[in-house]
Amino acid sequence: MYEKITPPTTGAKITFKNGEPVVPENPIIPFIRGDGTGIDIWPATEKVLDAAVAKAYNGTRKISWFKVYAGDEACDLYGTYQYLPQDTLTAIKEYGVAIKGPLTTPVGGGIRSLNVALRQIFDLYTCVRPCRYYAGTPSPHKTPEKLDVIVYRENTEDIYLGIEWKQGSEIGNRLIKILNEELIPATSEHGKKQIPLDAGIGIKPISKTGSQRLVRRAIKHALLLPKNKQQVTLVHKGNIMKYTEGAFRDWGYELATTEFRQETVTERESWILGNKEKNPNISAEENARQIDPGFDALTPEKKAQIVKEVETVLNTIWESHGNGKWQEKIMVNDRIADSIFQQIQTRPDEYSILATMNLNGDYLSDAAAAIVGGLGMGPGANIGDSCAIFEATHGTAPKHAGLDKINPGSVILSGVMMLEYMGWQEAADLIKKGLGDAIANGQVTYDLARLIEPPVQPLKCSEFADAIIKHFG
Ligand SMILES: NC(=O)C1=CN([C@@H]2O[C@H](COP(=O)(O)OP(=O)(O)OC[C@H]3O[C@@H](n4cnc5c(N)ncnc54)[C@H](OP(=O)(O)O)[C@@H]3O)[C@@H](O)[C@H]2O)C=CC1
Ligand SMILES: O=C(O)CCC(=O)C(=O)O
Ligand SMILES: [Mg+2]
Repeated sequence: MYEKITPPTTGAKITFKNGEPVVPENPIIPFIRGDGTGIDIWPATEKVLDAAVAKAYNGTRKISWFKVYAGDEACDLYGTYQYLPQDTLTAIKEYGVAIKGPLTTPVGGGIRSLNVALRQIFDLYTCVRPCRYYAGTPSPHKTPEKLDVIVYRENTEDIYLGIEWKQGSEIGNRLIKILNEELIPATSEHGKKQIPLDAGIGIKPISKTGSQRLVRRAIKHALLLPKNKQQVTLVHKGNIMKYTEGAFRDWGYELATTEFRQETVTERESWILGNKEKNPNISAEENARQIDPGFDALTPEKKAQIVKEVETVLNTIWESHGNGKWQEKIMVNDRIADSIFQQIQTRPDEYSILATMNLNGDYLSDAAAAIVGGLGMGPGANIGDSCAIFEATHGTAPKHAGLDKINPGSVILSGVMMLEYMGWQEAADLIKKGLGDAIANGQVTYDLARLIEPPVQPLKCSEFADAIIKHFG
């Protein structure tokens, strides 16, 4: 079955039932060490995960690690350009849950991202990136503890499905000609727009199916959160790109108000219901005026549309959501992408789950990680319906590779997410405690040490792992 790797002789497979993992006491879990700083981070991570599982379950549970190869290590073993060998894909498919270090992607030419390839091959359509603060972590932000968000990033479409044609290429030129001469003038909505003849061309597809399955997972996650965090914010740039970014928002609302009608309320619905609660005799038109500040300047058609929206909300959900019942529901709202970047800094405590398309979520997850201490503290998970691969938000940080210096926190916390996904909460909690206490005691790697006042002596990557284990208690 495998060309160059051998699965552990002990252990059993994780299987999936209705999209959820069924985990034996001794699961076999494939891991990819990763390029660059993966060489430092992975041993530290494995040590912490093993120690936590051993302590939490007194030896009754144990992970059997299965080393599989990708990136530079794979080329060393399998030959030139064998960045993602079939063995690795077979193992991940077979065992269902895997964890990985970062893998290099060259900019410009060369291979396309192995990280993205893995997400697409296994249809890991949800990228979950929680950003929460651990007490004592130095941060460039004044109140980092107020940020506790989970970026739910669509993981297979948008720029990950992006198809590009190089500037000056034959097909690129043909495409520009067809667009300029046929497709753009075919309707009035694009006006006199013309694509410059020396442009590269990229297409970013956003589908209804892809958007809704992501938002579905985000809402299901919100249902599990404490009441005050039951909120899903749809992040988009729909003011500019109506049929991709704007459609993501619309499909998100559509899903929330159909599949999860009893569990959700949209922000606009909450305003309409709230206005009626404050003033039971309010007319539909006055209600519309209050939810839309520019109402009086709108065209009659647009005004009628908003009045209709008010009437529909009151006719359909007053019974189930009115008289304050909406306050018990998951709030679904939306924010324009540039605005959410300032909102998570100025009003971080007003947000919980941020559901995004691919590119917006890429930026947002790095930015949110920076607020709570940097990329060394940014874990993540790529989740599909029959497979999950856990990995940090950051990349290979090549300048720090092999120095036993980098912060392994993000991959360790990705391991925590994996344990939680497996239902091994006790082991996950031990690591969170150990990591939190190590940081609170100023036992940190260089990235956090340089932000602490007065400065502390940084720990090595491996020493930080040991400190976490010591603080299990
Ligand atoms: N999922 C994946 O495998 C990903 C892979 N990549 C790939 O990684 C490569 C390098 O990308 P690059 O743009 O340099 O981004 P990186 O995320 O690798 O690193 C950028 C900077 O972030 C900080 N950083 C990253 N990881 C850590 C950590 N564990 N602890 C502390 N600080 C950290 C370092 O800052 P400082 O030096 O200031 O301390 C580092 O120089 C590229 O090939 C890229 O494509 C990128 C993202 C994700
Ligand atoms: O695969 C890559 O090189 C980049 C991926 C990335 O930036 C991410 O997953 O956040
Ligand atoms: Mg990224």
